[in-house]
Amino acid sequence: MIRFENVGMRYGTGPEILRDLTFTVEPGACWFLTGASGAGKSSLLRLMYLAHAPSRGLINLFDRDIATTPRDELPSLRRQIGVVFQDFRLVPNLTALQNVALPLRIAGKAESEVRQHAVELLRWVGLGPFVDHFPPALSGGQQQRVAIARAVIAQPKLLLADEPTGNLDEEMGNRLMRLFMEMNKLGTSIVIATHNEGLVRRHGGRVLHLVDGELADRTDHPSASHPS
Ligand SMILES: Nc1ncnc2c1ncn2[C@@H]1O[C@H](COP(=O)(O)OP(=O)(O)OP(=O)(O)O)[C@@H](O)[C@H]1O
Repeated sequence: MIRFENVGMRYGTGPEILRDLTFTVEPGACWFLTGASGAGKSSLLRLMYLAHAPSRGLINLFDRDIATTPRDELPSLRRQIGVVFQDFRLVPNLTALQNVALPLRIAGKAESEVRQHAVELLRWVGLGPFVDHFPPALSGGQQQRVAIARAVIAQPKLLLADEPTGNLDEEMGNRLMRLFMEMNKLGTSIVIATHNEGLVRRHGGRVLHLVDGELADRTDHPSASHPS
């Protein structure tokens, strides 16, 4: 699914903020990406969703070497990835419903199907009354749920989530983690960046731990005990 070999990354002409990253995320995997603030979690996700090129090393995504893939083929790879951004990145002049519907519209789904599916998903994340609200009129936690719904609606092959439960109360956080785990069972590979050690302990799985831009430790936690 994703293979990194000796990958480094820098912003502009600055120093490398990620160094010597070598790992493979297998299809169907569910990984947590942990590390202190500034360790490089968001930057590593940026490499994974092709928003930034590595300064060295090899990145292989969906069996394609990114360095040799023609630029005009990258958007189709990118469309197979759902991303929950730390800062949500909702389109401010589209309603919650229109934001969530975007990936299905881009995929060319029929309009009736798009609307029904988007409304169902927004209801499921507790935003039924807010479908026609614009993001600036939503709370941080509500915006985060819209962002999650948008990332999952097209059932991507790979879901990358940056602190996806950071603005949610525990009950809603658990509900959305259950959604991720259900998607994972249906075949979506997932990488979740988080500071939340409790979340990692509760859900188990593989941990990729970054310290100052380097891979420090990878642990297999005991099998998941999902919250009820
Ligand atoms: N756009 C940027 N330009 C220059 N340096 C950046 C940029 N974004 C991040 N950095 C630097 O890269 C390093 C890693 O940052 P990153 O945001 O990836 O860490 P993080 O682990 O996600 O942190 P947090 O948990 O606080 O979100 C930091 O030293 C940060 O200052």
